[in-house]
Amino acid sequence: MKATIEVKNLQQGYGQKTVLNQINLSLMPGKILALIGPSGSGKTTLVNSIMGMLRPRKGTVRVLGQPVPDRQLLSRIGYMAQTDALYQSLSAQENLAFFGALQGLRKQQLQAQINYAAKIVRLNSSLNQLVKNFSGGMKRRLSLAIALLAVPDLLILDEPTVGIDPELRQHIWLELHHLAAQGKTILLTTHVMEDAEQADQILMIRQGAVIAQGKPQELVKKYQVTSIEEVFLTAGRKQDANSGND
Ligand SMILES: Nc1ncnc2c1ncn2[C@@H]1O[C@H](COP(=O)(O)OP(=O)(O)OP(=O)(O)O)[C@@H](O)[C@H]1O
Repeated sequence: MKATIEVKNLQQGYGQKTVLNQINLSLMPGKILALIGPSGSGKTTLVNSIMGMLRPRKGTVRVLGQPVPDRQLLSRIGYMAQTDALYQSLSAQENLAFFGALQGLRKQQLQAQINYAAKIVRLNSSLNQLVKNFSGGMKRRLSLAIALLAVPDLLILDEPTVGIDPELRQHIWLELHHLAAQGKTILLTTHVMEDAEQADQILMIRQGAVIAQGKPQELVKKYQVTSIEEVFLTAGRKQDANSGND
């Protein structure tokens, strides 16, 4: 079986600045990867490289078997950005219909898919409200619903659980596991350690480099700690010691 995402020796940056170095990652179909790291560590840059929005400076990125950038791949990827790109003066229903049409959903499927996605994020009773009257968390949920609309082969979610209460988060995780069981591949970025613990695989980046990578239980065992948060802290201290930082 071919990996859905295959990143080899990726280096990425902006202008003179190198943001990511020597990133290697392989994610198989039906698996969920959590990408964690402090603010500014390069998570969004890695996501944008996988989406093909940034051309690799060095190394290669392949998604669904194709080297990126590749515009045609975009129709097979459901993407939820960190900042909500929603039409404020339209209702949730109208936003979903607009983005669903953009994703190529046909009229007959569109309403069924809108109902499916709205139900997952529990917005089905708010579909007719204008987005400008939504709370921050409701906007996040609507963005997630848009990413889920076309049930793509690959879902890329940049901080999907920000502003989402614990009960709904559990509900969303159930659906993500359900989608993975159907063979969909999911990559998400998060600052929430409980989210990372739910993933099949974790990639920890700090200062643009991978500091730890593997299954949550294996990482906890390897670092002889009791939580993913402690793995992160221990791996970060090791990185500092190796680079001569305090
Ligand atoms: N378009 C850009 N031009 C120049 N520098 C950028 C650009 N985008 C990001 N950076 C820089 O690259 C580094 C990594 O940013 P990135 O957004 O990938 O981090 P992140 O881990 O996603 O952070 P956060 O958790 O805060 O979203 C930061 O130092 C940031 O300032």
